[in-house]
Amino acid sequence: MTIHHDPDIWGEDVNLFKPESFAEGVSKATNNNPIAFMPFGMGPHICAGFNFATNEAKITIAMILQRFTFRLSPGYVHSPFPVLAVRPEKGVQVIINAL
Ligand code: HEM
Repeated sequence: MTIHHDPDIWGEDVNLFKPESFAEGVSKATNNNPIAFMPFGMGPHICAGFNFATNEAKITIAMILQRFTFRLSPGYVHSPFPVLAVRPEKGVQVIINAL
């Protein structure tokens, strides 16, 4: 968890949710430290479901985006909270509309 929240690697806005940071690849997102990004662990015990989980996530996201639009509710309060991974302490209220 610590390495995924190091401002020297991810920038001072490390606690913001900015998926666009990865738009130009992991090296760019990590200030040229691509090894710092290891969501599935590494070494002999790297996640056995890495490829399966990645493909499943891509298919799921594509299917959802084909059917709905999303926007943050006006009541959303940004509140990152570290519990093993970072979670939104007050939840994420989203308004979803069918396309
Ligand atoms: C987004 C989804 C997932 C994430 C982020 C994730 C992440 C991780 C992480 C961080 C580890 C520990 C790696 C280490 O100790 O260095 C791990 C281990 C493991 N994961 Fe996943 N995982 C995911 C999905 C899955 C799925 C879908 C499966 C099986 C179908 C799976 C099976 C395993 C197994 C068997 C291990 C233990 C590997 C070992 O100890 O040799 N994971 N995972």
